[in-house]
Amino acid sequence: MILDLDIGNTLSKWRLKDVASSEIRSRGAVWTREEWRPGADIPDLDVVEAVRISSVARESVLHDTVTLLRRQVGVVHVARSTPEALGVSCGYDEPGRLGVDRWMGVLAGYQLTGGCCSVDCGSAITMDFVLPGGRHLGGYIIPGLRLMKESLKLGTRNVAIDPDSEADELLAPGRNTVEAVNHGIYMSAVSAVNRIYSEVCDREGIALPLLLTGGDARVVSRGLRIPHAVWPDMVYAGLETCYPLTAAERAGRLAGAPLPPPVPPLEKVRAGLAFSMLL
Ligand SMILES: Nc1ncnc2c1ncn2[C@@H]1O[C@H](COP(=O)(O)OP(=O)(O)O)[C@@H](O)[C@H]1O
Ligand SMILES: CC(C)(COP(=O)(O)O)[C@@H](O)C(=O)NCCC(=O)O
Ligand SMILES: [K+]
Repeated sequence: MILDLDIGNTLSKWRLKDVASSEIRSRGAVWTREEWRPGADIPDLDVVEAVRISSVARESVLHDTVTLLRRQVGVVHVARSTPEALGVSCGYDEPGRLGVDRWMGVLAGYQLTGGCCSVDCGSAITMDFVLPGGRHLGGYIIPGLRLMKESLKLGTRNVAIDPDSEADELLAPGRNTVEAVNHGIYMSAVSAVNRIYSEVCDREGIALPLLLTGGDARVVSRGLRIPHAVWPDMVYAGLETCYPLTAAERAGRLAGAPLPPPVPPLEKVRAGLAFSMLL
């Protein structure tokens, strides 16, 4: 089995993948915002022959995790953001400082589409752009839905946005504090994704396929009118492209990859942008 780890600021996600069949056998998540207990709720390491890790936690957390894993598993790959990988050149002045979860998303997205906008709706909402030809432009970081809500300190932090809510309801004016806060931050996240996507496509003169991942991807997806695809395993897919271990991975087949989403005509993106500027 391969153990893939995606250690974020809120949740540490794991999945077990069968080396022979390339199937995902199990998966889970550990709440790691307040503290990280190495090994907590992580599956039996006896069956694991290789580990691949994407981590944006503190370096000491990663160090403890890797030390623990190396005692029991022969192969431990820790992904890093680099100036260049798999035909993509990193847009950051200091590539090592780009969150490695973002870099994994960019590499997976590029592999799938040959140029895209990748959005990760987690603790933060990050947006990254990579053009056909492999130039990563850099990106944007805004607080995620939960963080935005917590920052308001209106006593609404424990009332989560129902991930199954309909976008129409979430976009309507709220009629009490919880609704006003939830609908407000939802609107700001969806508008930001819309606007940033349109601005960058306009600037670069190309409409790009839009890909979403992260804990809030599904609910943000419902509010977006731009065609896009949700890819829950996008960060894991970056690990697969960097460290291919199964036959399917070596052949370039990424687990759970969606069909590349249709791309809107650039003129339509520009018209939407012009319209929002008129208001
Ligand atoms: N069951 C859940 N538990 C915790 N957070 C969830 C859950 N479902 C959706 N979320 C949302 O997903 C976010 C975490 O997404 P995730 O992509 O795992 O973040 P990160 O990579 O930053 O840890 C939370 O901030 C919350 O808004
Ligand atoms: C921006 C992030 C905090 C997002 O993390 P996440 O929401 O996935 O937990 C993470 O990618 C990170 O720590 N990045 C380093 C800073 C940067 O990318 O510029
Ligand atoms: K994120």
